[in-house]
Amino acid sequence: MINATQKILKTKDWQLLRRFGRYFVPHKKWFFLSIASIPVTTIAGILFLWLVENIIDNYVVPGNREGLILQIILLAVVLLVNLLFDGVYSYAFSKSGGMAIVDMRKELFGKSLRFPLSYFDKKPIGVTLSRLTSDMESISESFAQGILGLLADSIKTLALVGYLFYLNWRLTLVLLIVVPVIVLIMSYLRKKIRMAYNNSRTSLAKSAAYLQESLNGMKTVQLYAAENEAFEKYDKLNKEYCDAQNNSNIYDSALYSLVEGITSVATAIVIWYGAIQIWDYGFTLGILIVFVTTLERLFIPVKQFAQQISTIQRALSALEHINELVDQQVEDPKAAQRSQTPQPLQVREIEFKNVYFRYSEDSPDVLKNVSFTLNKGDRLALVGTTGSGKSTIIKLLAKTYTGYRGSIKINGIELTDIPIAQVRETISVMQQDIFMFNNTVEFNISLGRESISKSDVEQAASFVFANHFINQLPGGYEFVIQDNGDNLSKGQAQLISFARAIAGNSELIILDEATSAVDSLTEQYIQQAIANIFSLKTVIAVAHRLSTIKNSDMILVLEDGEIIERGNHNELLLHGGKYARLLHQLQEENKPEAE
Ligand SMILES: Nc1ncnc2c1ncn2[C@@H]1O[C@H](COP(=O)(O)OP(=O)(O)OP(=O)(O)O)[C@@H](O)[C@H]1O
Repeated sequence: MINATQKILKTKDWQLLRRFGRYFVPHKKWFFLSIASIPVTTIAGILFLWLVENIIDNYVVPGNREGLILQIILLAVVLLVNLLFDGVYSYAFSKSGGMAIVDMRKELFGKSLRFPLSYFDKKPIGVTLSRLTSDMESISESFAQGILGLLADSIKTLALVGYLFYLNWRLTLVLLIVVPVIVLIMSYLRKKIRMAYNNSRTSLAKSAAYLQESLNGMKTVQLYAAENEAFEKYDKLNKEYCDAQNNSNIYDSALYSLVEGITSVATAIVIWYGAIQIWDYGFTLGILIVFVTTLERLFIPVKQFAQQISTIQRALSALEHINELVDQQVEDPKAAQRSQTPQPLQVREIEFKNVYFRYSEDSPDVLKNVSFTLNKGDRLALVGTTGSGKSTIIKLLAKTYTGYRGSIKINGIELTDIPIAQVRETISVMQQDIFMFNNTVEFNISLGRESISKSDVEQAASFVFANHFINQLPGGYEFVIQDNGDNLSKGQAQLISFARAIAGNSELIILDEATSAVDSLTEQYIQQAIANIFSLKTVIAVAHRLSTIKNSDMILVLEDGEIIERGNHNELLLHGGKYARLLHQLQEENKPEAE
C-alpha cells in the first residue's frame, strides 16, 4: 500500500509534503510517540486474530472448557491494549499536526505582513484571506483524517496481509487481486479529484474576495443602490463555487462507490473460494472465521484508503495554494531575523537623478527623467494634474515600489541599498486615504509601536492641533474609532493621520494632501498643523492647498510623468506657465480659501 501511495502522489506532491514537513520538526516528540504506538497496535491486532483462531480451534470446537476464561481475559487485554495505543496514536499525531499548522499559520501571517504593497495591488485581499483561513482549515482536516489514517492503516494492513499469507497463501492471493484494480481506478480519478478540488478552492477564494470587497464597500453599494447588482454577482460566484464543489463531490463519491463495489465482489469471491478450500484442503473453522473477520478488517483500510487519498488530494491542493504565499517574496527578507528595528537615517540630502519608472514591464513609463535634490529642512511641493506622477514619486521614495531606473539616493546612499525597515523608520507618510483601525484614538496614533508612549501620542496630537477635538470625544484618547473612521469627520481623520506620522518622530515627512473639503475651523487647524510640521521637518508634499504650496521652498510641476517647471511660488507665477494656470484653477475651485 505504501508503493500504491507513492504512485498516487506525484514527485511534486512529495516535494510539497517535504517542504511543509519542516513545520513538524519542532513537534517531533509527539510525532515519534504516535509512530512508536503503531507497532504496538499492529502486534496487538495480529495477536487478537491468533487468539480468536486458538480459542475456536482448541477450545470451542473440541468443547474444552478448561482455561477458556483465561483465553477470553487475554483476548480482552489485547483488545484494550490495542484501543489504548490507537488512542495514543491519534492524540499524539493530531497534537503534532495541530501545532505544526498553528506554526504555519503564524509564520505565513507574519510573512504576509511583510509582503510588498504591490502584491496587494495585484491580489484581492479576500484571496490571501482564504489562503490563510479555509485552505489552512482544509490542511488541518486532511491531516487528521487523511495522513493520520493512511500511515497507520498502511502498516497494519501490511502486517495483516503477512499474517494471512502465513495462514493460507492461495486465499490471500485471491484477496489481493483487487488491490491493483483499486489502485488503477484511484490513479485515474486522482487527477480529476485534484482538478475539481483546485477549481472549487479557486472559486471559493474568488467569492470570498468579492464578499470582502462588498462588505468593505457597503456604504458605496447602498448609496448607489447597487445592492441588487452586488447580490447577483455574489449569487453567480456562489453558484460557481457550488458547481465546482459539486464536481469535486461527484468524483469523490464515484471513487468511494467504485472501491466499495469492487471490495464487495472480492469479498464474495473470497468466501466462495474459502469454502472450496475448507471442503478440499481441510481448513479449520478457526482459520475460516479469522479469514472472514480479517476480510472486513482488511477492506476497511482499503476503502478508507480511497477516502484518505481524496482528503490528502484536498490537502495537497490547499498546500499548492499556500505554497504561493510561501514563495511570495517579502519586502525585506532579513527583517524577521533582526531583533531590533533599525535606526532612522538623519536625512541630510535626498537626490532623484534621471529617474524613470513604470508599474509593469508592459506598461508605459509614468515617471520620465525626474531629477531633483532636497536638503535637510527643505519643503518641497509636488503639483500637477491628476495622474501626472506625484504619488508615484512618493511611493518610490517610501520603497512601496522598487524597480526604478536612474538613481534615488538618501545621504548619498542608493535607495536599493538601504533596508526597507530603515527607510520606513526614516520616512513618515501622511496618506490621503487614511485607514483607521477599529480601536482607540491612542492606538490609531501609536499603531501599537512600542517606542511610542502615551505622552508621545498626546504631544504629537497637540503639535498638529488634534488635541482640541480628541479631548471633546467621549473618553478622549480612549474613544473607539469605528471601522475605517466612520464615526469621525474627514478633517478629524486627517488630523489623526498627521499625529500618527509625527508621533513616529521621523525626520522626513511625506504629506499626500487630501483634497476633501473640511469645515473652516478644522481647515485652520490643518493649515496650522502643516505650518508646524513645515517649521520642524524636511517635508515633501503632494500639495493641493494654496497655503501648503506657497510655503514651500521649491515647487515641482509635473505633467505626464515629467517635471516641466520648478522654482518657488513667486518665480513660477512670474514665469506664467503651467503653474500659474494650475494656481488660477485652484483659486477658482476654492474661492473661500484663496488669498
Ligand atoms: N498601482 C498602479 N499600477 C499601475 N499603474 C498605476 C498605479 N498607480 C498609479 N498608476 C498610474 O501611474 C500614473 C501616475 O499616477 P500617480 O498616482 O502617481 O498620479 P498623481 O499625480 O499622484 O495623481 P493624483 O493627483 O490623482 O493622485 C497614472 O497614469 C496612474 O494610472
